[in-house]
Amino acid sequence: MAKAAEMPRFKLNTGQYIPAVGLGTWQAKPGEVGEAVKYAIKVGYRHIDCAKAYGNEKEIGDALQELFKEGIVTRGDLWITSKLWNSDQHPDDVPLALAGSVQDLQCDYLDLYLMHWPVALKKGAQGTAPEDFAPLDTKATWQAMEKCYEKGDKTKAIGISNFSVVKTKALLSYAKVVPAVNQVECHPMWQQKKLHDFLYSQGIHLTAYSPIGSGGSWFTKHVKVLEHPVLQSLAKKYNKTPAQIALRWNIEMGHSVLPKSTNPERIKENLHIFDFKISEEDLKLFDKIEQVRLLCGDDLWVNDTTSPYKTVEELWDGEI
Ligand SMILES: NC(=O)C1=CN([C@@H]2O[C@H](COP(=O)(O)OP(=O)(O)OC[C@H]3O[C@@H](n4cnc5c(N)ncnc54)[C@H](OP(=O)(O)O)[C@@H]3O)[C@@H](O)[C@H]2O)C=CC1
Ligand SMILES: CCCCCC/C=C/C=O
Repeated sequence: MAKAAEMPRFKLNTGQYIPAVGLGTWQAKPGEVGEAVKYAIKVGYRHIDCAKAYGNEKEIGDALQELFKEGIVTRGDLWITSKLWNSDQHPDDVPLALAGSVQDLQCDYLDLYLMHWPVALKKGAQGTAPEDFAPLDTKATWQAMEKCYEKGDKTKAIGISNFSVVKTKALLSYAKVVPAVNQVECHPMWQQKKLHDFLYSQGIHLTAYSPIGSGGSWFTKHVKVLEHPVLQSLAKKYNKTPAQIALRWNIEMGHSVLPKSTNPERIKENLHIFDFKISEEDLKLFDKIEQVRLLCGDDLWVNDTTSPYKTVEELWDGEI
């Protein structure tokens, strides 16, 4: 069993250390997510990735409270991330949404609060139809995030998610607080080399979402990352699973990872990636893997009337 003390961490530009592995909670079902969080923390996870949009923060909060009451961990042992949903991007709504996530998660404060997408929806919007969109003002939203950070009581760090190089550069042109993290899709079949180089040149940490290729949903491409021959053959060579190879590749790149599972065996499996290293020679095999973005966002955030993005290329500034 991995001990929490053994969990490697990456240093952020705030001076804090983010645990290298966090439990993903998107699409973790009601009635399952709380058990998954409790099990994960008991076997050594110290980082939970949450979001208001996932609709399960309250159940995660109940699970955290149980762990605190049982004395399994204290709040200070954990790293909790949540995300500002697109319908809360108006500057007046940002502190309220942050306070709402802290309240649901019952955790006093967040370690990291991310702007979930460079997309604005109307307050209270439930969907992603053209009539749900609001004008995008990333500068105003980021400035409201900065105020929350400066206040310091509800979040210890702020960051972004799903920002391309171009969008990150634009934000840096006015940011007083450099984002600590950009959380983006990243796995052996979508390696984000250009974004990685830019973020690390600016001292921004990359956290990898969908690090084992995602369970998928209607708007996610169903490409089987774990079946790729490079992962299959390295799994045999290192006596690991393809998922562990995929996760370890991200760790070798300097990225924290957020594998989602509600299955106890897989939760444990996804943590056991620190007793081996992929050799320099074997890392070169990843250079030849064909690249496919799984979560393109075109079904969600692209429309030719109200969205600022008329094409998927505009959403990702050509990084597609
Ligand atoms: N900022 C953003 O916009 C986004 C953030 N995220 C975050 O990243 C997390 C992870 O991404 P996600 O898209 O969920 O996908 P993952 O890459 O984590 O894949 C999750 C899927 O893989 C299965 N799985 C888990 N472990 C293994 C294993 N060892 N072997 C085989 N299959 C496995 C899971 O099923 P099972 O549960 O049955 O094990 C699930 O179906 C999210 O949960 C969320 O927290 C994700 C997408 C977007
Ligand atoms: C209402 C949920 C929409 C999810 C949009 C895509 C984000 C995925 C994970 O963060």
